[in-house]
This record gives sequence, C-alpha cells and structure tokens, in this order.
Amino acid sequence: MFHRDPTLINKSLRWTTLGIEYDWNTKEYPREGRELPEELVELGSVICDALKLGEMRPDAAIVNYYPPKSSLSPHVDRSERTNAPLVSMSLGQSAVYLSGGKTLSEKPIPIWLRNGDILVMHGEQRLVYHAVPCIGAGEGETFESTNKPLEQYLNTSRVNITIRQVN
Ligand SMILES: O=C(O)CCC(=O)C(=O)O
Ligand SMILES: [Fe+2]
Repeated sequence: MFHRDPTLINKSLRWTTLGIEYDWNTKEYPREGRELPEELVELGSVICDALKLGEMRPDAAIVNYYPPKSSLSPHVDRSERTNAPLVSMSLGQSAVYLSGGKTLSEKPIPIWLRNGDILVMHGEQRLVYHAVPCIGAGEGETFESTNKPLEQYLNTSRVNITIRQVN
C-alpha cells in the first residue's frame, strides 16, 4: 500500500479490511468475500501449526492503524463463525495491550506489544476482553527506510494486523 501510494496513510485512517470484509455497521462478516492475501494465509497457518494449535485456514484480516494518542476500546472478537485462533501481529511503535477476562469486571493484565510481536488468542483466551489504551510512540522503536512517508509513519504510529478465520 505504501509503495503504491504513500499518501494513502494519514492521521485519520484507522482501519482497513482484507479477505472477507467485516461490516462495522452490522458487526457481521458476509458469507464470502475477497481472497485474503496469500502471505497472511500462510503466516496464520504456519504460526498455528508451529504452536500445535491445529489447522487454521485464515480468510479475513483487520488492519488497525494507531496514530499518536489513539487507542482501542475493550471488546471481544466474537463475529467470526469458527473458534479458530486469532493471530495478531504488531508493527511500528509499541503499545500497551490489556488482556482481560470473559467479563469486564476481571482485572486485565498489561503487556507491551512491540514491533514484530505476534500475539495468539486461542482456546479459553479466544473470547476474552482486550484493549489498547495507548501506544508508546517514540519509546525505543526507530525505523529507517528509503520510503520516507513509511519511515515517518512507523516512527510515530503503530499498525496491527489480526489474521482471522471467519468460515
Ligand atoms: O491492536 C491490537 O493489538 C489489537 C487489535 C484488536 O483487538 C482487533 O483488531 O480486534
Ligand atoms: Fe480484538
């Protein structure tokens, strides 16, 4: 995306969908959709295989963009029609991630998620509340690239890709 049009990414872009596209209004996924990029299919299935979590056939992904001072409210990802794991990859600036319980009254555990970290939600952990209260912009992650808009974006912001299996 950055290579095609680096100006596409800006402060107001908060998310994009890939593969079977989540509908934010109905909070449902349609029955079918576009093909998920092969690299994400492979990444999700290789990670589940390596962790011996069984077969995963990823068919959807949500990319969340976190500009400085942004956050993500507590929620549970329950719209997928399978109980396959959710494979979450963090890029760019670090974030504080809160991993909670099945209800909002359970005290969450804070975790730093850094560039390149993969977090897998599976089994009992698949349907817990989680949130990103803040990103730690400028705290240790520095990037250099010949693609200057990309360099600037990653030096101030965070990108998270969650690979999912809807069907
Ligand atoms: O940004 C993150 O680490 C979490 C993203 C998330 O919870 C989601 O996309 O459902
Ligand atoms: Fe989530």
